[in-house]
Amino acid sequence: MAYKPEGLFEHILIHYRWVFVCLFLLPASFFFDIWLYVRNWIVFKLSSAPKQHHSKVKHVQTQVRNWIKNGRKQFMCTARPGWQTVSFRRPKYKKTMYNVEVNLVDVLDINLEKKTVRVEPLVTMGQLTATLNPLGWTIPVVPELDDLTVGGLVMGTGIESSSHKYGLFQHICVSYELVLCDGSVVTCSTQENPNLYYSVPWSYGTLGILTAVEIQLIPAKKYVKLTYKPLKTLDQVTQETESASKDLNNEFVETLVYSKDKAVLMTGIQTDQVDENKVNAIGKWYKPWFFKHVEGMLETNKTVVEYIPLRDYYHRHTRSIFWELQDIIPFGNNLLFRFFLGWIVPPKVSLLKLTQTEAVRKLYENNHVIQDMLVPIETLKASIEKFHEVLEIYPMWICPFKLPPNPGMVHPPLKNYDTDPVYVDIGVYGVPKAKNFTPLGSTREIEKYVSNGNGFQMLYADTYMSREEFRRMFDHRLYDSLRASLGCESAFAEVYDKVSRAARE
Ligand SMILES: Cc1cc2nc3c(=O)[nH]c(=O)nc-3n(C[C@H](O)[C@H](O)[C@H](O)COP(=O)(O)OP(=O)(O)OC[C@H]3O[C@@H](n4cnc5c(N)ncnc54)[C@H](O)[C@@H]3O)c2cc1C
Ligand SMILES: NC(=O)C1=CN([C@@H]2O[C@H](COP(=O)(O)OP(=O)(O)OC[C@H]3O[C@@H](n4cnc5c(N)ncnc54)[C@H](OP(=O)(O)O)[C@@H]3O)[C@@H](O)[C@H]2O)C=CC1
Ligand SMILES: CC(C)=CCC[C@@H](C)[C@H]1CC[C@H]2C3=C(CC[C@]12C)[C@@]1(C)CC[C@H](O)C[C@@H]1CC3
Repeated sequence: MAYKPEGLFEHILIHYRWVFVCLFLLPASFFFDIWLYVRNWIVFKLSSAPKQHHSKVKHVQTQVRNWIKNGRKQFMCTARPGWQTVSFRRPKYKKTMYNVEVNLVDVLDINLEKKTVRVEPLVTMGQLTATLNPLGWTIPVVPELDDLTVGGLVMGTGIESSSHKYGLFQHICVSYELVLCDGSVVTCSTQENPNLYYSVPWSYGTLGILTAVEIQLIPAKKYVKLTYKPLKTLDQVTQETESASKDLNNEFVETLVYSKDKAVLMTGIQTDQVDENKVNAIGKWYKPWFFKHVEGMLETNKTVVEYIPLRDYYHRHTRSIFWELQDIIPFGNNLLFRFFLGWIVPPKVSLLKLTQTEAVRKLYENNHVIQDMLVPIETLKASIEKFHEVLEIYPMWICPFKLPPNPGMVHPPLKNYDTDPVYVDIGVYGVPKAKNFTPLGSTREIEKYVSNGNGFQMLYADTYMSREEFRRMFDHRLYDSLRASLGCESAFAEVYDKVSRAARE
């Protein structure tokens, strides 16, 4: 069901959004990045970040204590404006809740003995890889959009092509520091306050305000040796993806599906030894968008190996915002555009959100799907078929991950397994081609399918589930008891009330 613009102005806003994006948003994004860069450079040069952490946490505590003094009238949330976040919609609750400023943006400490890095919650993935990689270190799971923050990835979730080996973003976090709703500061880990530690992921800021996270470090090499393998049947797609994800010699596994029976499987390892003829710096401004480059592998019909600089690999989907930019700047992958303007791309997701008009919002509401569903890998074939039948959106992002049976909101059905179960994230971002697509009906159908198959929905996107369905999908037992014992019930909304479609503009 195609969305019909109402009148000429709406038509222009939708079909010529690229004019506004190219003339205003791209330069604005560029200057915004420069401002961030200069600010961080100064902070780094003054080495002031670690010293100021304590007083910044005190500021958070003072705000929580003021909220207590004033009679705990509203629920609390962070003061980060909705437009700045990578989550799909803007939250309505920011206008009505008590906003706690969490101005914590710095990398605090790299501990090479413990092999951990301690960071504040607003540190972004781009900032973290820029800090760590030149020092020869990295974190095991680097969700690929530059602007994703550590806080958002901990409180929501994060996934990457290394997740089949290391798990979700929460599984590489060693400890969290939080300000609770009584104004106290606590640290939690598997050893210290374990119930809190296991309940923080997927809690969307409803147990406390996160002020620092300690994350595992692993050595970084300069390149990723990436092997592209074209796959030509659905059976091949599912079998090869499953066996690649169970082979832990692969550090990276990702499949891009281009139609029901055409896909490219990518497996990678980090390396310092390269064949110079096969180096491809895919992050350079004039290079083709990554998903288009990968699609080209289908034509070669043979296995291809490339050496990609590590940061270029990590942020491979940043320049084209996966494949979302093709709907905003249709000629963005054209050679001339890349050559002259590629260096200024992409527009920042936050600025796209800030300047999104009602017409564009409606367009995305009615004729565009952005969803990630996490399902057991054994159901991959049936799931691709279901997604094809109900949505038919390509490319489809397939990213396997291991899901240990830990306590908390998201875990596999049993308590014990010989090896951690493998799940797979199916990401669909784009315009559905399925004949009977309706925004509400089709999303509901997929949600039910995923829930019945012991799967999970990522919550940065729209969820249309009812509260009961939501509670059936996500295990609330530990979360509920912790909220009761910490006094959160009158301090923070429930997760459902922050993520459901009704809570977002
Ligand atoms: C030893 C060391 C300690 C450091 N300590 C701190 C610290 O305490 N606090 C701190 O904030 N930074 C710290 N930094 C990070 C420093 O700010 C970055 O290395 C620098 O800003 C990025 O330069 P680049 O040319 O490598 O990144 P580029 O390659 O130019 O960046 C590529 C992308 O990453 C993103 N990006 C890069 N850097 C940042 C950033 N700083 N903020 C937001 N996005 C970014 C950009 O969006 C850009 O798209 C430290 C770095 C080192 C080496
Ligand atoms: N590859 C991947 O894994 C990708 C993941 N995503 C998703 O994007 C989201 C992250 O986006 P981002 O812009 O970084 O985060 P957001 O600002 O969207 O934050 C997500 C949630 O985390 C809470 N939160 C963030 N910081 C704190 C804090 N310091 N204390 C308490 N609560 C906090 C927010 O609470 P509040 O509402 O109170 O502000 C919000 O509910 C995640 O949901 C993630 O799953 C998106 C794209 C790719
Ligand atoms: C890899 C995983 C797990 C998720 C990737 C999701 C992203 C592709 C989306 C997350 C937020 C989305 C937004 C948009 C595109 C797709 C995402 C980046 C827009 C930029 C699309 C244009 C709209 O006007 C604004 C959207 C903001 C969020």
